[in-house]
Amino acid sequence: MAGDNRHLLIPLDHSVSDGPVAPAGQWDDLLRALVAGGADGIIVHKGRARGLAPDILKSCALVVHLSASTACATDVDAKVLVGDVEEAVTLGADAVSVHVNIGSDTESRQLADLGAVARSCDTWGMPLIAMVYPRGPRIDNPHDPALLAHIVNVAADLGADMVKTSVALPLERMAEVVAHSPIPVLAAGGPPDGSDLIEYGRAVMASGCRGLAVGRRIFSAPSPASLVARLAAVVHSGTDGDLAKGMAEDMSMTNYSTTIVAGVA
Ligand SMILES: O=C[C@H](O)COP(=O)(O)O
Repeated sequence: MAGDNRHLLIPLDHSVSDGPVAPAGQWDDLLRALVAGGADGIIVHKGRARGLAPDILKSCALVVHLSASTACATDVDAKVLVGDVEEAVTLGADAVSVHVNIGSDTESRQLADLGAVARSCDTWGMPLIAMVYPRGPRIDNPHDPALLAHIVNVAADLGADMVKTSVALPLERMAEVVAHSPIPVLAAGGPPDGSDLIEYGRAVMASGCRGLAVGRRIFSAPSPASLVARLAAVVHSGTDGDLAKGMAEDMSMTNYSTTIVAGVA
C-alpha cells in the first residue's frame, strides 16, 4: 500500500454479500480503472483473487476477505469464515480481512473467529484488517462515537493491525473514535446520508482516519477511475479533491456496475 501509511481501499466483496459488482466480461476493465485512478488496494474473496490478471496487482495491494454472508440469509449479520490465512498466502495476498458484527446474535462466534485468524496472521506474518461494525438487534445507534470507540478497541485487542468501521455522526465526532484507537482506523463506505463523497473524504481524513474503504459509491459511479483519482488526492495529499478533477475527467467514463442499493458487505 502507499508509503504515507494512508490507504484508499476498494471493497469488491459485494459479489458474495449482495450480488454482482460488474458483468463478468467487464471485471478486469473495472479493476484496471480502479488501479489507474490510484486505488491502493482491492478487497476480494479467494476465488476472485485466484483469477486476477497479473498486471492489475503491480501497483495495487490485494486484500483477501475471509468472511461471508449473503443478503438472502435469515441473519445477514451472521458472518462466517470462508477462507484462511494459508490460502491468502498462496494467493499472494498483501493482507487479509475479517468481518465482525458487534451486537449481532452471533457476535461471540465472530469474535472467536477474529481471534483465531489474528493468531494465524501472526504465524504467517500477514497483516490483518478487522472490519468491525455495530450491527444487529442490540444496536440502537450505529454511529454512536462511544460505541465506535469501543469497537476499534475490540479490533486492536484481538490482534488486528488496522480497523475498518462505520463513521461517527456527526462526522466531527469521528475524531473521538480515532483518538481512542491504538491502531489505524479506516472509514467504511461512503457518506451515510448519500451526500458528496469528496467532501465526506475530506471530513473523514480531517478526523484522523488513515483512509477510506469505499465500494458501491465508486464501482457504481459513471467513471470509477475519475472518482478514485479525486478521492485518492484527498486521502494522500490532503489536497482539494477538485484539483484532481481535471485529470480525472480525462479518464474514461465507463460504468461497470449493476446498482447495489442496500448492502450487507
Ligand atoms: O466491505 C464493504 C465496506 O464496508 C463498504 O462498502 P460500501 O462502500 O459499498 O458500503
